[in-house]
Amino acid sequence: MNYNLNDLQAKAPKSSTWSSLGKLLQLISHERKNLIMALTAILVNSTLNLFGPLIIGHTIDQYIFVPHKNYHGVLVNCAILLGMYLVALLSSYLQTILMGGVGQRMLFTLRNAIFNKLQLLPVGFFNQNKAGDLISRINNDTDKLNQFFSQSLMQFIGSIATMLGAGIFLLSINIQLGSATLIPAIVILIFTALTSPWVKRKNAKNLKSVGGMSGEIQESLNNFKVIIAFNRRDYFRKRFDEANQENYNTAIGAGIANNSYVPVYGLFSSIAQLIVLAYGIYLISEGQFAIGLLVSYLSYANQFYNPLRQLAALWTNFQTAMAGWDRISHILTLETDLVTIDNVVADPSASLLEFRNVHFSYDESREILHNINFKLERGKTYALVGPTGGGKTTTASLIARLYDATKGTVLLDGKDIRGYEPIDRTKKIGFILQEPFLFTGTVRDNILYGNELYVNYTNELLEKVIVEANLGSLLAIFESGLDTNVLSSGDSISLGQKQLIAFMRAVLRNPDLLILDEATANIDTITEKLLSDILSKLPDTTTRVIIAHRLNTIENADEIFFVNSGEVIRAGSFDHAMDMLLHGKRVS
Ligand SMILES: Nc1ncnc2c1ncn2[C@@H]1O[C@H](COP(=O)(O)OP(=O)(O)OP(=O)(O)O)[C@@H](O)[C@H]1O
Repeated sequence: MNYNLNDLQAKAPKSSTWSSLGKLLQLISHERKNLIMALTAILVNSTLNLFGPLIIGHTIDQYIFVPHKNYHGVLVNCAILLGMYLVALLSSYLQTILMGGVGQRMLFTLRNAIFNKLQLLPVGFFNQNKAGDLISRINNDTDKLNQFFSQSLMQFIGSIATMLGAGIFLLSINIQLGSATLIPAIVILIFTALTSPWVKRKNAKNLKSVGGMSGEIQESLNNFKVIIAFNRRDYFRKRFDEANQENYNTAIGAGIANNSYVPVYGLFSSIAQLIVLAYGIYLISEGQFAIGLLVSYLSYANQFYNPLRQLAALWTNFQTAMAGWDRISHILTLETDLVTIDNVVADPSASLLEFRNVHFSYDESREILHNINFKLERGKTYALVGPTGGGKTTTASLIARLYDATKGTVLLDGKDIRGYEPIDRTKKIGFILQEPFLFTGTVRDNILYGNELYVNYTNELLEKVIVEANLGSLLAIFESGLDTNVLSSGDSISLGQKQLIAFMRAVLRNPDLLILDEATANIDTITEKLLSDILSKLPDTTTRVIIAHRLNTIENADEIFFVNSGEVIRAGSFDHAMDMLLHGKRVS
């Protein structure tokens, strides 16, 4: 299945900005109360600001340009204006606080939602996407949405309300002058509608390049030892330079697109002012307009065009947020193809695990396993041998259902493995990977990962359990026992020690089937002997699948499978397996 986010995004049908916004607003629908309060506050602010020019014009015409000037009236109106501006300020402040909270809560919820979704996605998804790009989506893209909600959304609505109000005042005071003043706004609207898709595209490209750059940084940080050892700093520097250059180019492109609104909006709002002045002065000279009214009129023209200019910046934030939302929603809408299927009947007489006509490919380009059939019985030890790249890890990954067969069926306990809930399946199967995953914490934390049974045990009790499981000799290798510190990078302990922790983690879960993929590759001969003893003391019903290049580790296997060129063949005796390995021969 295609999980490549950049590819999926490129192939997805273009969704309209408004339908994206609708889906986004659903995310904060539970914030209705805060949104209504913030909306009321911003509308109060806009309304109060709208009445200001009317009072000023009225003051000039009624109290100043009259034969008997009324200074008392001027003072009263000034006091009213001051009161109105103070209330407007308070409502604007209230709106900022409310929306700041909404934005932060949305950021929190979205990041949790994306992270939870990532936990549900299959291994294939992580194979196809760079960790750095995913981090950029979780951190950077969500923050673009937060910025839009906390800083822009209400300003956006407030600006539109102010514009509408100012437009109504302009038209109702003088319909001809009003219509002439609003003509430049129509040009601006047409310009915005035509350029919006281009601006959104430029911003999407820029966000993608930020993701690409994060991917490069993550890759070189992960591999810094190899980079230093091979003195390949120039190589990675060049790759980073290219990603950085791409980011620079797209940022410039997005900047040009985003800033294209500001001068256009500025030009047309200045043209509108000129129209008001010229036409207004003409009307005054004709005796059809008063000076105070022209002052109010100019103010309303300002109140109409200033928010429009602000809208240019807000529109840019909106486009960037929508581009970020597109990138985020692609993760949120992804569904794992490893679903649990219902009504699966089990065959009680079946073996512990069976492959029936299994085919598998990671992607459409090449089939890796061809029509595989084998059975694993309870309590037996199996070995998978074969040349590098032959398909051993892939076979083991299908046993553990890290992937689903492209064709055919894998049966666990006689039941299609897809019929098990993940929690039930993982209880039955323990998998020690080639590169064990450890996280920062202690040996105890790492051993108990995914094992609820002993979470509340004290260290003494847990040690007792470990000794009873014959793992005491392994724990003794760690100087501070269960309290030994582990760093996620694994640098505080050796690779072999990492494998021992992974071994204890898997054995302590007491699985029905234990898979060891090159689990002893980095372990000395004495410790390897220890592991072999532990394996032989596992319960009689435990089935073991051992993948190993070192043949001495599989000498005691009950059955050996030779895995090569996408085929899994019963090798018969140990000598036959040796023969096949050395000569690439197959024995039927
Ligand atoms: N994530 C992946 N995406 C695409 N192809 C893959 C992936 N993992 C493995 N392959 C391909 O599948 C084939 C089998 O690989 P696999 O890791 O199963 O071999 P292996 O026998 O375990 O090798 P090794 O002994 O080196 O561990 C190889 O050709 C490999 O290139």
